[in-house]
Amino acid sequence: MAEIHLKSLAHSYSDTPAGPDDYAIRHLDHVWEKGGAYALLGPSGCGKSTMLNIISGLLQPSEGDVLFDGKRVNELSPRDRNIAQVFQFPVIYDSMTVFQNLAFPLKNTGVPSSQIKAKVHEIAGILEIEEELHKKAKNLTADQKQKVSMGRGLVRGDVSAILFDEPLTVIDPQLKWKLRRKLKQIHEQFDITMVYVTHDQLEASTFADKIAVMYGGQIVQFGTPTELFEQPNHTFVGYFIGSPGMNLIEVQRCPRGVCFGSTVVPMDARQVETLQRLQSNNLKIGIRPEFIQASDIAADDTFEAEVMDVEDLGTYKIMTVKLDFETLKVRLTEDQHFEVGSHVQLSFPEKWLKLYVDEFLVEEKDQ
Ligand SMILES: Nc1ncnc2c1ncn2[C@@H]1O[C@H](COP(=O)(O)OP(=O)(O)OP(=O)(O)O)[C@@H](O)[C@H]1O
Repeated sequence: MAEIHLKSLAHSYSDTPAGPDDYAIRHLDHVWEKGGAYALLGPSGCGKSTMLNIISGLLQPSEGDVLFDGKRVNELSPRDRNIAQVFQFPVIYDSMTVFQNLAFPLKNTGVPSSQIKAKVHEIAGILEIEEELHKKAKNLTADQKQKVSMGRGLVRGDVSAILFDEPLTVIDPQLKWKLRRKLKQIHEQFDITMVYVTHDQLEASTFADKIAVMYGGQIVQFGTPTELFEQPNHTFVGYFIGSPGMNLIEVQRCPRGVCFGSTVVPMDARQVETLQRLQSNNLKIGIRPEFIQASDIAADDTFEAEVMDVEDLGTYKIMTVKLDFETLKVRLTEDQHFEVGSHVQLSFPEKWLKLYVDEFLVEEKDQ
């Protein structure tokens, strides 16, 4: 198992990149620490597979270094990097039995056959495919084939890391949660560095201790699921994490804070000073639906909005309101009632109202 450091990494599939848009990975510095269970989360096309392939050695980065425990491995072949990679679709030998498939990576590295047998049975037991060990792989269901594919990644205890590239895509939804738990259990048992690529936030947060959110070829935040929820560093994290995502409103500078339409959102003196200092006009405020407070009672710090819709989701409700020309989502408890077409008073607690300049959070330390 190794610490994997991606240093000043960039990758373009074009031989003559003309600008940032030609890069699948844009100047990225990141460390995957030894033994961590990580998720790499992001939308389609943001560069997740490109990054995994650079780590495993299937792809040479256009710029930068890949370091395993401080040692540059750019020139090493995938085999010499000792990385196990599990892909979206099963990679197995159809003509071999399940046992032979699982034993293959161990045989290749000269492990004695008595140890191979024990290890194959251990992994088959965890993945619940012991009954299938004698079967030819071609006779398995799609789920079982992917389990074998994952098993091939998991049998070797000596790997630097295991990279999973959306491994549960072909798995039946009923089995997905079970396999995710199994991977977590395997991680706890064997303490291997694992990077799990997905575009599903639930999958990411059930598997990983820390999640790297990738957007436009960059890691825009690396943190625990709670950090990503409470303190999104980038508007994309706010929008992508949570259901529904963060409310984001384009705003302008105003003497006492920021404004949109005829609504003024006051900010404290330090924030106003920061706004003056940072020259960009790309300003947004963000607040999660969970943190907006709604009531019938107007106060100095409330904003009046019109209720457009209330959706009852069983244990909570999502209310859609119009504030000026902006549409916002507000999460309500089951016992809060607001009629569609009526007016509601909203307040934005200071702690949860975030300011973004050029899509990045203006943090306390910036102020
Ligand atoms: N072999 C290739 N040649 C040229 N462009 C590529 C190649 N592979 C990927 N790209 C481009 O690089 C960017 C990043 O792709 P990548 O597959 O790494 O994203 P991803 O986040 O893994 O997406 P997905 O979730 O859809 O697999 C995309 O714009 C994609 O079109």
